[in-house]
Order: sequence, then structure tokens, then C-alpha cells
Amino acid sequence: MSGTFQIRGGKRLQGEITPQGAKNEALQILCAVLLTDEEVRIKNIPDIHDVNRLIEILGDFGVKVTKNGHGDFTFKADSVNFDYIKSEEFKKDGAKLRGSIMLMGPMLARYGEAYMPTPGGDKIGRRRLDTHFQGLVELGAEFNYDEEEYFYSLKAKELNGKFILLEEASVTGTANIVMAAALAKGKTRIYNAACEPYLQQLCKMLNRMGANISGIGSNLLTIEGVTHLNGTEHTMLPDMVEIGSWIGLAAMTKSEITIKNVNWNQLGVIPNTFRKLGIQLEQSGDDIYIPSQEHYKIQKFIDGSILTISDAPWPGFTPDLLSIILVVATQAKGSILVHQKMFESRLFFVDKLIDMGAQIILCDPHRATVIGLNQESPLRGTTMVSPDIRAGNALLIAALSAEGKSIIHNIEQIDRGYENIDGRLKAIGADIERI
Ligand SMILES: CC(=O)N[C@H]1[C@@H](OP(=O)(O)OP(=O)(O)OC[C@H]2O[C@@H](n3ccc(=O)[nH]c3=O)[C@H](O)[C@@H]2O)O[C@H](CO)[C@@H](O)[C@@H]1O
Ligand SMILES: C=C(OP(=O)(O)O)C(=O)O
Repeated sequence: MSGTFQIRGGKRLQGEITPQGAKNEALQILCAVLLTDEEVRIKNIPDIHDVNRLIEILGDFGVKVTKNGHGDFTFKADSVNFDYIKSEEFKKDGAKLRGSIMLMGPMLARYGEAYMPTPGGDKIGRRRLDTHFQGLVELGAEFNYDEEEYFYSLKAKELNGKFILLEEASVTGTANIVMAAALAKGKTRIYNAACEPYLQQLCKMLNRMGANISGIGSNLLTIEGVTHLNGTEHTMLPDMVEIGSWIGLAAMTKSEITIKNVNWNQLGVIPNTFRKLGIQLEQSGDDIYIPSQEHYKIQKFIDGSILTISDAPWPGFTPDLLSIILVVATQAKGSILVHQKMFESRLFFVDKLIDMGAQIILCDPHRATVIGLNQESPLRGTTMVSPDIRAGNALLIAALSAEGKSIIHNIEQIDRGYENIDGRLKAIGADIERI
């Protein structure tokens, strides 16, 4: 089911907004429930399409799923059903999201076999899986890919720990290999591991389950395999991509907004990156307070050259917030180069911003130069289609700042990642309807 938002922009918003539990953490954590036959209780799970799909897949696989309350579920994987995993139905279900790929590591480690269709997720450029499979093969799995069916399978009588040098610091790839290594025989060391907060959360949860992982937060993880993992409880961090989006929203709409309970210590370079755009924000306890600002001025580099903001694996700036940086820059004073290094199809949505009156030059699929309008001429409302989850939210922010009415179609892409976004925006004064 897809849908449409109608937005009347140009209103100042005011109030408090609380970030949802992190989407990309939830996808890792939910896959980890397969690693034990005991109960795993997970809290602060966002109620969003991708996560709900993954919970449905776990249920169809035979995992007992109990809802304890909003965002609070208990999972028990004491018996599973491989008929479903080999079925046509799973080929469709698994292909609907990217996060499902992280079922492979746990499935392989616990049951000695794993199957997966080519996963879905954002169409934002090539999204290869080589790192995942190279790592799992190094642990001893036999890999097979059915090119006609786009179906992957892995088998292993046993997994044996070893030193693995990843060719890139893939987030979901590292999660997959860590989960498999947790139940492998002996010691695994993963170098060039991704180390973002959600992966740290996964490792900490696995340790609470009885795993023995050290080096958490660094790019060298050491995992002493164990034979059995037990149940645990886990609570998701607030979603850092949402937090960044609300900072951008406040600046674009000249609004005074407090973002509650952000877990500041896990935000890395995100707050300072927005400050480089001239946006004032203050840490207040564990909240972020953004005052209403008439203008914000983009800083230059020390040598006077134009500021570049680019993505990099953690602790660099997350690629998932570059579309927000880009849209916010359209109303800043000054110029900026946005360089999306990881994905090659994530900047094409700038066409829509240009239609709305933004001054942007798309240099190539990876780079866009934005010349800010300094809030002197507002963007104009228009009709648009959300191309992917983050560009969709960026367009939504543009529409909330724009003069007049905007229509955004294909909001399924936004609902994949943001819980009740219209309800939460309305609560701080936005004029947004789901039509
Ligand atoms: C479900 C989930 O958690 N999705 C996130 C996850 O996707 P995902 O785990 O799929 O992304 P990866 O970390 O594997 O890589 C993302 C892209 O960056 C490239 N790459 C990666 C590492 C590197 O050192 N150099 C490099 O160029 C890869 O080739 C790929 O094109 O991490 C991405 C990168 O933070 C985020 O955008 C996604 O939202
Ligand atoms: C790219 C993203 O999601 P996925 O990896 O699930 O497609 C994202 O969360 O920005």
C-alpha cells in the first residue's frame, strides 16, 4: 500500500519531538534473535514497514513472537521451519528489504544452512554483498548463487574462527559475520570491521547473551566463539538519522524545536556537521535544543575554500543524512559541495528541489553544488514522488519549508523508515495530511 502526503508549507513549527528507536539497529538486533532458543525481549522497536516485515518473516520462520506493548516484543526461536525459508513466499518476503540479509549469518551458525533472495532496500546504486559472503566463506561456509532465481545459499557442517580482513567496512556485512563468528569454533578476528553505534549495540547484546566479543567500537573485533547463546533484553538507541533530519527541519522552517533523549554521546560528528552549515544547536541534558533562526551561514574551510560534506564509514558522516544536508543547504547563506561517495544514485532527487526554486548544480551522480538562498526566496510547493527513504524525508522537509501546497507520492518509501511521521509533525504544528 502506498500513499500520498499533502503539505501546506511555510509554517513555523514549535515544540518537542522524540526520535523513534533506530531502524538500522532494529534490523540487526531482530536477526540476532535466531542465535538462541531462549527468549529475547527487545524494546523501543520502531513501528515502521521494514521492521514489521522482518518481524513477519521471523514469525513465518517459526519464531514465537509476542507483543508486550508498543515497540516491545519477545522472540523465542526454539523451533524453526526451513520449508518457509526455501519457499516462493520467502523469495518474495526476503526481497522486500535490505535488512533481511542479516538473517544469513545467524541461520548459518545455528542451523548449518542459510538461504536468501537478493535483498531489497533502497535503489540508491549498486549494493553488493561480496563482503558478507567472503566473510562467511572464510569461516567455512560453502556458497552457492542461483543466478536465475537470484537466490543465495550457504551450508557449513561447522564454522571455524579465523582472521578476516574485510575489503570494505560494510555495516550489514560486519553484522552478519559477527553473528556467525559468535557461534563458530575458536577465535575470529575481523579487521576493517564497521564500528557504528548500531553495530556496537549488536555486539553488546551478543555479549549479554554469552558471546565473547572484544574491540567493540573499533575496526578490529575479536570474537571467541561459544557453543550456546542465552536469552537477553535489549533496548534500541534513538535513530540518529531521524535526529539529524529534525535538526535540518528546524533550520529550514525557522522553527524552535527540542529533540528529546538523543543519546548525544552516540551521535559522532552529526551535530558538528550541522553546525558547519551555521545551524545553532545546543546540548541540553540529553536533548538537543534548536532555537528559531532567521538565517544560517555555511562555514568555509580554514583556507577559505568552499565547504565539502561527504560521507564515510563511521566515525565519518553517515550517507543516510547527506540528502538532509543538501536540502538544508538550499536555504543557507553560502555554498557547499555535497559529495555522496558511497552510493551512485542517491542525489538525483535534486531535480525536484531545482523545480522548487533551489540553486543546485548536479556535477555528476556523486556530487552536487548548492548555492544557498539565505531564506530570501522560499522554495515553491510542487508535486513530487519520493524516490527513496532518505530523499523522501528530505523532500518532505523541503515541502514543509516551501510556500504553498506540495504533494508527495509514493510515501511508502518514507513509511519504511519513519514511524507515524505525519502524526509527530502535526504535533509540532505542521500542516500535513495523508490523502
Ligand atoms: C539496513 C542498513 O543498516 N542499511 C545501512 C547500511 O547498509 P549496507 O550495510 O547495505 O551498506 P554497506 O556498509 O555494505 O555499504 C554501503 C555502500 O558503501 C560502500 N562502501 C562501504 C564501506 C566502505 O568502506 N567503502 C564503501 O565504498 C559500499 O560499496 C556500498 O555501496 O549501511 C549503509 C552505510 O552506512 C547505510 O547507508 C544503510 O542505511
Ligand atoms: C539505505 C537505507 O536503508 P536500507 O539499507 O534498508 O535500504 C537507509 O536506511 O537510509
